[in-house]
Amino acid sequence: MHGLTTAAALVATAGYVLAAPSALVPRKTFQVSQIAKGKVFINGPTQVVKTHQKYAKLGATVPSDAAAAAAAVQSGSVAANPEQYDESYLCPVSVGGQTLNLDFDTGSADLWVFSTVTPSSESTGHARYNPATSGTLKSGYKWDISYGDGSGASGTVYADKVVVGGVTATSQAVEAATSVSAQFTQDTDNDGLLGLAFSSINTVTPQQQTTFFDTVKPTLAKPLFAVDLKKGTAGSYQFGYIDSSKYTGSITYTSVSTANGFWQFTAGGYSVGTSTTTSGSISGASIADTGTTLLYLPDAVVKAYYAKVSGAKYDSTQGGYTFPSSSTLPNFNVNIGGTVFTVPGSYIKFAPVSSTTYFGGIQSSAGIGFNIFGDIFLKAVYAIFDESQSTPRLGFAKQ
Ligand SMILES: O=C(c1ccc(-c2ccco2)nc1O)N(Cc1ccccn1)C1CC1
Repeated sequence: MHGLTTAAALVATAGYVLAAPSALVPRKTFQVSQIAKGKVFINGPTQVVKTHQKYAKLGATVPSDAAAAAAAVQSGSVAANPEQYDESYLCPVSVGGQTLNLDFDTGSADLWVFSTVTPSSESTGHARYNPATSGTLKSGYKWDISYGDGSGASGTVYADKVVVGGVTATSQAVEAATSVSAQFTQDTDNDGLLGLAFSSINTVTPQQQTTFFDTVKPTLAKPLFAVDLKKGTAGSYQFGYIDSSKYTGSITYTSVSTANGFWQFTAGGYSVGTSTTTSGSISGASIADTGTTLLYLPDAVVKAYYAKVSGAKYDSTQGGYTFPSSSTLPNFNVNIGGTVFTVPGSYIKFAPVSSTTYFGGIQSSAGIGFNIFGDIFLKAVYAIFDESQSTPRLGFAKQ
């Protein structure tokens, strides 16, 4: 974890003593340097390569290990393609050289895929990972996950190469499904999930495995990823860098609790409509979850929102708030970290459930245990999942 608890970080650098203008006597030195808590860490390999390049005129050659290590400083971007109604977003990932479209999920921590070990009755229409090509079985390892919507999957575990937007994990735990629930079988756009929550909730036994992000984090230019989801068109995820062209204004950061394994934060005041002076406040813990479609908020907030939509009602047969197809929905404004972010009403007019009725993008979090800032919110912002500080933090900016 980049959030080292000690202020000191052992920085191993290849020190060079300039014995004579044309000779460099390479020898490894180790130094322990105190880094003030909360400072961003330097990248050793990059410093070494810069030193060599500086002395190149003296005949210095970059030693292969430093060059290799420097080359390991990686970053990249991958498209996030929406399903119909932005139900979820799928990203192309190379798993053992095979391209699968995966649902990147900051609400879970397992990378699992449809595979040749998934019964064909459950995997027809899906791209399937074949571990025989380049996978190494982790003998005796199993996984089993169940999601909040009642879906789930389970299976066995391999180690294989996984590439996301050019960022490479040479040996990533790839969880091959031997069983998947009907919801996954039916969604043939989805070939599996890539979890981006904290590895503390990874379900693999007997040894928990790291997420793709945790696996590549030490090699990333910056230990962070950023999320740019969009309404009705392709967005993207960046690993290792923030793309300043994807947001306007400044990024507002807010602290994260990792206690439950989620990117959990505290939201503040909210308002409905065009007034950005917030009225009530959003009680309880909230999580940023790219794997959840909607925005789940406390009952009181949801009631206050739909009170402004004529004809809106809680429809128990649909399992949530619905309103007439002719409705124009008000904006939803929420204060996070001191900045008010606006979700346009058009984003909350989520999807038709009949010719006359729409299902709302804001629903109640009652019974879940926390509020979920899912895709309805995330497509209104540029979100930074940042582990560059002493503790993880979330950043939000307007897009
Ligand atoms: O679906 C999940 C979810 C993700 C991962 C895990 C899990 C179990 C074991 C490891 O991870 N369990 C979940 O339930 N939602 C969203 C959600 C939606 C509705 C109700 C409850 N939740 C988690 C992120 C909050």
